Amino acid sequence: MKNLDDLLAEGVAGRRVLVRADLNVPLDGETITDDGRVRASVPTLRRLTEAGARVVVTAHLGRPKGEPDPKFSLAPVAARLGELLGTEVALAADVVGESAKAVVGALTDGGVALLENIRFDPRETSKDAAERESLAEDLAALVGSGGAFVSDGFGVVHRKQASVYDVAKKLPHYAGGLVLAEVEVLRKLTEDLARPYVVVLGGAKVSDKLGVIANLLTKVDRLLVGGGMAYTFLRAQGHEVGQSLLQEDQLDQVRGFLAKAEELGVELVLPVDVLAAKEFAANAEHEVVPTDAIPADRMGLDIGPRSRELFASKLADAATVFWNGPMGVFEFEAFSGGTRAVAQALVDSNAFTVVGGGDSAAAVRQLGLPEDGFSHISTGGGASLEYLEGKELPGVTVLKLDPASGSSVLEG
Ligand SMILES: Nc1ncnc2c1ncn2[C@@H]1O[C@H](COP(=O)(O)OP(=O)(O)O)[C@@H](O)[C@H]1O
Ligand SMILES: O=C(OP(=O)(O)O)[C@H](O)COP(=O)(O)O
Repeated sequence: MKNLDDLLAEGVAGRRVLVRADLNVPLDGETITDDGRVRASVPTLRRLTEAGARVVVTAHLGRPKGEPDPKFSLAPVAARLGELLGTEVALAADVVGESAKAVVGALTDGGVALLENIRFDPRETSKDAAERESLAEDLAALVGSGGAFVSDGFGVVHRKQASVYDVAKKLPHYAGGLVLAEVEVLRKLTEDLARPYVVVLGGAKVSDKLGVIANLLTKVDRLLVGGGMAYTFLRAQGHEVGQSLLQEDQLDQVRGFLAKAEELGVELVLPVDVLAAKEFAANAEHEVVPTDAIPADRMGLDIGPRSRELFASKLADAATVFWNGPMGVFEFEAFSGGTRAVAQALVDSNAFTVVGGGDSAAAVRQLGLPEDGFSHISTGGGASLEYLEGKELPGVTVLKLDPASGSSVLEG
């Protein structure tokens, strides 16, 4: 697999280089509330611009429905990226259309352009390989002959999407510095692992991330489940969860996890109390209730005080910890205590600690915890989890393909 150093050694001055970055940052309106992913993308971009490349960045923001939607515009990101790079970043008004062609055509050596949210094009996330490939071809055409592709969006390498996976088959491809660095740290969690190994899961991408648990159970000593993820487990145990986040169609799967954990001797720890709120709002009226008494008209928006103590005690003797997903709706001060407690427990522990995920990393910073209190803060949540469960990451695997050998090796 070739990397950024190889590309720089070949020489990039005057060449157009397409970079897939993960710039999926949390926004409050048009204000970026945590720019961690933008900052993480800067070193690779700066190395390319300093070497005289004409850099075309492609990225997604949120999950728009395959059509332009101003709510998901990358405009705030273009502005922030420009500030960090100290140069103007021109934002194309479309993905691969006339505006993109014009903006890319106007690039001079060392310049940077950002294409509008790649998920505005329905081909990006299509299940149909031919559709994805047609977008990949359009992306490749933007950089033209002599162009190259640098994969640096670690947070999205678990997605088999056009700008992550298919485009690598259309251009000479290289792993960026961020992808390499992230994989290197996570490799430590799969080799030479110090035990007890504790994984903490939370967050809101429940259906996505439930899938990783079956494999994780064979690797961990203890699994702590909080956040929006917990309610499907609590329901599977027979508790009522009111209006809380619930993945009804995955209850059977979760019952299977409960049984498998017991069979494997993995300690599965769930919240024993939650903050039950009347509505999803910063100032929502709420109370602490045990998890076997969540009122029908309430939703659990954070783990409760007894759960915080329980989780902290289950982290205290860990030698290795991986944490993805906030324990509650930390964006609302009233529901940030559970996330703060888990983050603090990691800071206090002597374990090798890795936090992964856009929102989890943002939470650590927003709640004022010291970044150097963790061994590593990863830009990828789902990507890290899939790597840790032993799955291949399509956006990394495809980089191992020699462009000259054709695409058939990786079909399917
Ligand atoms: N109990 C809950 N109900 C609803 N949303 C929740 C709950 N707990 C956490 N969340 C939300 O989960 C989101 C983060 O989830 P996710 O994207 O899976 O994490 P990450 O980005 O770290 O991988 C946050 O915006 C947070 O508000
Ligand atoms: O935020 C992301 O993942 P994460 O929340 O698992 O860290 C990535 O940008 C991937 O986004 P996606 O889960 O909408 O494909």
